[in-house]
Amino acid sequence: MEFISQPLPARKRVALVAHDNRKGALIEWCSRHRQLLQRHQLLGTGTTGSKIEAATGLQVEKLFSGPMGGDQQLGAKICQGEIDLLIFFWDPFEPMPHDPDVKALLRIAAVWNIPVACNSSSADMMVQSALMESAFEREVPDYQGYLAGR
Ligand SMILES: O=C(CO)COP(=O)(O)O
Repeated sequence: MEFISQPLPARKRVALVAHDNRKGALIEWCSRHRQLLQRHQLLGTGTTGSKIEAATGLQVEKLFSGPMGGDQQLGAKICQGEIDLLIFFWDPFEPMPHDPDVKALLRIAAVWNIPVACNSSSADMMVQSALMESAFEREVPDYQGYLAGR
């Protein structure tokens, strides 16, 4: 696979997702970083997005709920270059009925070189990076080159 550089703007598109047992932790994290998050564009799966909005007043574009396809919608947006960061507090203690979708989302984030945080400490480090609020070049697969070679 060949790679090309993709410019990212200073204002990031941040996907927020949490499984039910982790929603409280993500809401607490969003409350702590409310000022920073309001300078970026937020989107999330349905229930997570609604609960973050209700608890923090932040505006979140809400996709479908995870078990109903929300993880897959996020994966499609990553492929289309519409998400810059993924903050996904997944539950390490409970199996999910939509485990294949969760795995697919994490895989596609790896394919497209999206920074992923799975808990509050990784999310703290991610948003406190100097790259969070500056323009950034990310290496992504050269999809046109890939197609041309097939
Ligand atoms: O299940 C999810 C992610 O896999 C999250 O979905 P909800 O935000 O709708 O609970």
